[in-house]
Amino acid sequence: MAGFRDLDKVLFPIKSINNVVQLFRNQLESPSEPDLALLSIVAGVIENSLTSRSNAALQVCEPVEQNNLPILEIKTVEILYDKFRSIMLNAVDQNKAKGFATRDLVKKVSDVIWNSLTRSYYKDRAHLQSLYSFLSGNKLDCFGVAFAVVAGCQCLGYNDVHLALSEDHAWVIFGENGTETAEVTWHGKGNEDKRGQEIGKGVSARSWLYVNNKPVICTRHMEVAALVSAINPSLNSTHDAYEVALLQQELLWLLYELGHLKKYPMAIGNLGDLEEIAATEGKVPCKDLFQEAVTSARSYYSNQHVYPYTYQGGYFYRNKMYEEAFESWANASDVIRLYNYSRDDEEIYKEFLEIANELIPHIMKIESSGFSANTILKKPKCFADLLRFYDGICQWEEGSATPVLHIGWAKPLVLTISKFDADVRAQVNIVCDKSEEDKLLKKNGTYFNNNNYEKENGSTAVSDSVVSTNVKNHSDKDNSPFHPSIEAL
Ligand SMILES: CC1(C)CN=C(N2CCN(c3ncnc4sc(CC(F)F)cc34)CC2)S1
Repeated sequence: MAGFRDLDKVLFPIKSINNVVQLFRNQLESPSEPDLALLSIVAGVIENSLTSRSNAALQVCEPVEQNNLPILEIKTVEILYDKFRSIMLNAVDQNKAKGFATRDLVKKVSDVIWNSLTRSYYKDRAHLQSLYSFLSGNKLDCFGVAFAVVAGCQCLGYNDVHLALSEDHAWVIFGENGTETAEVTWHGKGNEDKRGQEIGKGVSARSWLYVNNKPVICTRHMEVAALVSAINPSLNSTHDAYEVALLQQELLWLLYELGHLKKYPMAIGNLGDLEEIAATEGKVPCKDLFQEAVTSARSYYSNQHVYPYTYQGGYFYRNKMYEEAFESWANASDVIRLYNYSRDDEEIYKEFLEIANELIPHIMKIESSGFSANTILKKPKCFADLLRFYDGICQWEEGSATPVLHIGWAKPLVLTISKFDADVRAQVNIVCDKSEEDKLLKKNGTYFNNNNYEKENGSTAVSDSVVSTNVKNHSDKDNSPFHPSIEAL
């Protein structure tokens, strides 16, 4: 049974980031599982006290003393914690013998949360992810509702209910073998919620939103990682509250070192982003963290996730490592090519649109300004990776009910391709072998997951890339999971 125990209470009143880290460490290392409600309330109170408009001005101009937080009294936490427990215990009758959760129970808990929410509010606002937001303002975002359902079930003693996470949606798994699934929150704008239903087997299953049935299935400890990942340090559109970002970074390192991020690529990516901004002395460098996220997605999720490659590509782009960025983006495109684009996939559509129509054209502008010594415009591998990137988006569209490309994509594409001279382009061979099979797989709808990555030992995919290069001294450390058949001309 989780809970707010004496060894946690002695840490109060909490005055520093170190106190909060110690509380999370106590909970994560305790013989009983960590208490999601307690930790979400603590993180939420601190985040909101440091990012609310009332002291926003203060946070921006105030010099930061190391580790100082507004004092958090135990009473504040106890009142909120007891309020959450009483909402759950009153709403769900307890006389039933505990056992595994049922669909009715999960739906009931989801209804209790759902029906407590304010009628209408801006759902995409920041700081709506924690139980503090739920208990003090009756507002939650999409993720926050799913998290609150899992925390509520934990409160009621149903330890089989866990959070399932795709790259843009959240739901729950439950039951004796953890094989039951249920929608518990909404997704996107203007879509009817599907709460209570099991996760799509039909056409939605082929959309990126459900990551080809390879979601992150959380343990209790990974649910703590999800609430920490969801901490939002933003004060306004241009500034972050320094202490909130530092707290999130230290908690992610705690979870990383305890091994709870191994199967959670996005959390590793979040830590990489924070480390790129402010590296922590003596820790794994951010470049390696982004690679670890990629390796995790390949090892545990059959390389069906896109974000690890866009985290990595974004890092390379910001650090002017354009050849590497092209490779990461081409790898992202190799993931999306086997999905069908559906109306629920707007978030990843916007990601690819920004890469294709903003980031790549920006790189081409810089590289063709004539001042770059070893310009990518002379590198066949860069041209090959660009073709792989665009080809993946084209294949994503094939067989989808909704079109992806439109005339707005064509101009930047032509501009980009035309920057490579004929002699460079001639060194790239298009080898269409395995990908034909991919296309057939996708066409007749047999469920694709031919990019089988051996677990742990990191052996690579079975399918070859569509585009090969004849780069003579092809380095073995090539990051692409596909070993292009290298053809010397
Ligand atoms: C390369 C990027 C554009 C940078 N940030 C990205 N994020 C992707 C989403 N983020 C996440 N980080 C940790 N866990 C989760 S679970 C989830 C789906 C939601 F509905 F629950 C999203 C998400 C964090 C930020 S992808």
